[in-house]
Order: sequence, then structure tokens, then C-alpha cells
Amino acid sequence: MLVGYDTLIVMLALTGIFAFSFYVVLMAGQLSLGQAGFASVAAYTSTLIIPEEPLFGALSPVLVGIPFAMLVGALAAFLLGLPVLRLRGVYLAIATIAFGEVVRIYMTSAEWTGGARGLRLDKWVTPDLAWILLFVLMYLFWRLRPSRTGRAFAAVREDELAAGSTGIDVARTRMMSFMASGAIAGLYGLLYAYFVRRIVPGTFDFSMMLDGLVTGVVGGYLVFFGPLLGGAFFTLVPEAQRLVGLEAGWIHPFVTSALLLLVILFLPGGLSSLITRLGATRRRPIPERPWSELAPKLDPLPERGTPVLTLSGIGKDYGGVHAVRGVDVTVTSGEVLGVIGPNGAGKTTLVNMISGLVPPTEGTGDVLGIKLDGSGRVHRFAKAGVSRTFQHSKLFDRLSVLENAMVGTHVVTRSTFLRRLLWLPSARRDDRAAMAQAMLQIQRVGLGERAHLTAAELSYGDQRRLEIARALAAHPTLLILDEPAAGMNHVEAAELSQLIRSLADDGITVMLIEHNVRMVLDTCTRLVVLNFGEVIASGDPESVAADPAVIEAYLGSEETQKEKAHE
Ligand SMILES: Nc1ncnc2c1ncn2[C@@H]1O[C@H](COP(=O)(O)OP(=O)(O)OP(=O)(O)O)[C@@H](O)[C@H]1O
Repeated sequence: MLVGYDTLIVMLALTGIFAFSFYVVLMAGQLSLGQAGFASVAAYTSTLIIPEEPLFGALSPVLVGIPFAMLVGALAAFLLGLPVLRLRGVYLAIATIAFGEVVRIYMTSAEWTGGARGLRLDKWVTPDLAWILLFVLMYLFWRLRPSRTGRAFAAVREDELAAGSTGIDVARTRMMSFMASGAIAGLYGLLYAYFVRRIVPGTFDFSMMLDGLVTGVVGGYLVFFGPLLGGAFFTLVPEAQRLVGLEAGWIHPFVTSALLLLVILFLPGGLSSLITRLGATRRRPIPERPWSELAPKLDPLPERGTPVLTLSGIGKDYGGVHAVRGVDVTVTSGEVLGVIGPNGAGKTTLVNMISGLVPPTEGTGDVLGIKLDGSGRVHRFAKAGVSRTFQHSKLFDRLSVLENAMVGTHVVTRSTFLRRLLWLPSARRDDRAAMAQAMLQIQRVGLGERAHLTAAELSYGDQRRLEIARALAAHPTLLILDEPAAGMNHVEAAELSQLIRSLADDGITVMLIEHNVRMVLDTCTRLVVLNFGEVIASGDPESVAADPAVIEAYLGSEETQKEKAHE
């Protein structure tokens, strides 16, 4: 067992560093547990290149190993990530644990690793080195969180589907967090080995992984100093127990576990959430600034009348259920196209195909230059100019209204993380431009006063409005609204109708799915009616509303029409 204050001080830093390798995946919502494996691979391979003598006669030779171990850890994570990052949740956890076990078994049986007896090393890790590295990591994560990349991580954690629809490359973001986790775990493995002066396969086992996970979760993964708090908890609680004589037998694990349980049960965001909660009570509305001047310069929208969407015989089959069949539709710029039809008519499936969420099983289509052949991933549709809202709001609940809309600016802003590390003024300008673009849209939907609240704190109607603001923040050419007025009263629906018309006046093409017939008739320039997946009528709102086939299939009797109009 390690004793002495030097040891305690170094272990505090090392535990914090290891917790960061969990933090970075949890931050992106991934339950990945291969860190002990990455640490092991990196530590063992580093021993092959680290010289035995000090560098230039004075510097710790571990300095050579640091970039090497991080590279090896990241590479191992990349290679493992290629097959396993298709998995999510508990399946990802199992696959990554299995990787750790495979590494351990290999290291035990290989000759170059010294087998089960391991290798003896020199002690090259000092408290200064460990703490400097921990502070470097804290700095990186402090600068990452409010950057465009940090928001992408948070968005992927909160809702992958919505993140993809705002133009974030979800697969890439997950891989980035996975590789960063591998790099940090590699760093930890190296430092640990050269601190305890020994490397044996048993060190990097399941319990190391579990300790790291607990430290990451207890510290919390929403704020950059979470791992430090987690590390302190994990290292100091046993130490405090030792000091007060609670060390013997079962008392030690019992007290530690009870404290852990308390943190996990009553502080789901970890210890760091205590501090953010204090901050939350001090949140104030965002002060007014000249947002239009600060906003980014955006490309003009296509000329009125330019084709935006062309569908030809498009259809989607769900194992025998023809959700959509043989739909031919052309939409041109500046139109407000209403898509109506009874429940289950295929409206959502149709817009899911247009926004790249599901590939069609028949027909061809083109939306803003992207072919609907199943090859384009969701974020590409967003990049091309397709933005959408969902039938059931998909907001990033734990992010603020402003942050939600800022995620929406992903496709019209540039990455700022690396420039933020260097405090470059251009990064500040770009971040401010993203904020301005987001605030303008938030104000446009009438949420300016509530920009500082979290999305979860909003009323249902406001959440629907926020989803529209987030979609607008991407400066879309085609805006798809899936039942945006659901749950709104007729005054709110009328306001929404006015907003949609003003968006069309600005040149945005809108596709509106809505059950509120009055609103559809008031808002749209053209209607398409679906029934059992097929188009049964299309044309200007008045003639469609008068079409007997439509009345029969959807609008029903006059009484039902009135009811629907008041929904
Ligand atoms: N993922 C899926 N798997 C199997 N069937 C599906 C799936 N998604 C939709 N369907 C089926 O496809 C048909 C069309 O559904 P869709 O949700 O597109 O209709 P909708 O017009 O949007 O309905 P609503 O107005 O109730 O939202 C329905 O019969 C539905 O059950």
C-alpha cells in the first residue's frame, strides 16, 4: 500500500487525470469502459521507448513517453471504436469491458511484458509533473465546454437524433470523445506505472475501471472541475477514515460505499453540480446587445421559385406496412407547403425521409442537392440547409434556451476550440456571432426574456417555440415543422401562423405538418394531402379543402371540421 503525503498528493492528481478519461466520454453521453485497457496498452508500449536516463541529464524521461502514451491510447481507442461505436448504452459498456479483459489476458501471457510478474521501472513521476498535467487537462476542458465542439458533445449526450438534425456529425463526435478518452487513459497508465515503479497486468483490471468510473460519476461530468472533485473524494475519504481510525475490516469499504451511494442518489450531476446549482440561482436574463450587428454574415437564400425539393415516386415500407407510397412532390423556394392527412397517413415518415432520418425504400428524390438514396447521413442534410422540428419536442433539456439555439448555429459557425485555447480574438468574435445568431432567433419566437432558463424549465408551448428557434438558428433554406402547434391554444397558433408567414416572406421554404386545419388553411400557399401513405390531393388550400376525396378521408363532416379548426 502506498503511504506518505507525497504519495497522497500524486495519487490525488493521478486519480483526477484518470477521471477525465471517463469525463470526456460521459460528457458526450457514452458509457465507455475500456479505459483500463487503453491505460495498459499505452503504459506497456511506453516502457519500450522511454530511456532509462534523465533527458539532457536532468529532465524526467517520462516526458518522452507522455505524447507517445497519449497517441497509443488514442490509436487503440480509434481501432476499438471502429467496430464498437455502433453500439450504445450498456452494449457499448460490455464491449469495452471485454476489450479491457482481452488486453489484461494478453499482457499476462506475453513475454515482452514480463508476464504476470510484470516489469520494474524507475520512479519518474513527481508531484509537480502530475499536478501540472492535471491542470493542463482542466484548462483544456474549461475552454472546451463553451466552445462549438463542447456544445456538440453536450448535444450528442442529450439527444443524438436532434444533434444530428442540427448538423452535428454524431459518429465523429462520439469517436472524438472516445479517442480523447483513450489518450487521457494512456497518459494515466504511463504516469501510474512510473509512479508506483512497477507495471503488472493485474493493475489495469476491472476494479481500476470501476474506480475510474465511480470517480468520474461522483465528481460529475457537466463541469470541468468534476474530475478533480471526484479524485479528491476518492483519494481523501479513505485517508480521512484512516486518520479517524475507521480503517479496519469492513468499515472502510462500507463508509466509502455509503458516501458514494449518497452522492449518486442525491446528486445525480455529481459533486460539481453542487457548485453549478449555486450558480443557477444567480442566473439572470441575457442583457440586450446589438445582436443584428454581431450576427455572422450568412449566405443569401435561393431565389424565389428555385426548386428546393423534388420527390419522384418516393416510398417507405416498414416490413409490409406501406408508410409512404409513390409520392411525387416538387417544392420551390419561398413556398409554405402544408402536409395534412389523418393519423398514420405517413406525414412524419415523409419528412423523416426528406431530412435524412430514414432512407426511402422506393423512388428517387433530391433535397438541396442531396440525393435521397440512403447514402447521406443526417448531418449532411442539415449542412445542405434542411432544418426541422420534431412531433415530440427533442430539446437538449439540461442546456439553457440560449445554448439550445447556439447548438442550432452549428452549420453556420466555425469551430472555436483550438483558437479558444490560445485566447485568439477571432474565437471570441465567432463565439459572439453564434450567440447573436441564436439570440436573434430566440427573440423572433418570443423567448428573449427566457434565454437564460434551461429548456426543461420552459412551458410546453415555449419548448415548441424554442425548437423552432433552434431550427432557424441554422439559417435553413428548407424548414420542416412537424405539428408545431400541437398543444398550443388558438391565440398561440395564430401567432405561430404569423411567424411562419413572415419566415416565408424572408425567403425560407416551409413544410408544415399540422392537424390544426384552420391554421394550415391560413398559413400555407399549397397543400398536399396524404392518406394511407399516398397523395390523394394537392393544390391551393381552398380547392383542396373543397375536394370531396379530402373531406371524406380527412376533414370529415362539417362538424368535425369545426372541431378540428378549434383544436
Ligand atoms: N419505425 C417504424 N416502424 C414500423 N412502422 C412505422 C414506423 N414509423 C411509422 N410506421 C408506420 O407508418 C405509418 C405512417 O406513420 P407516420 O408516423 O408517418 O404517420 P403520420 O401521418 O405522421 O401520423 P401522425 O399524424 O399520427 O403523426 C403508420 O402506420 C405507422 O405505424
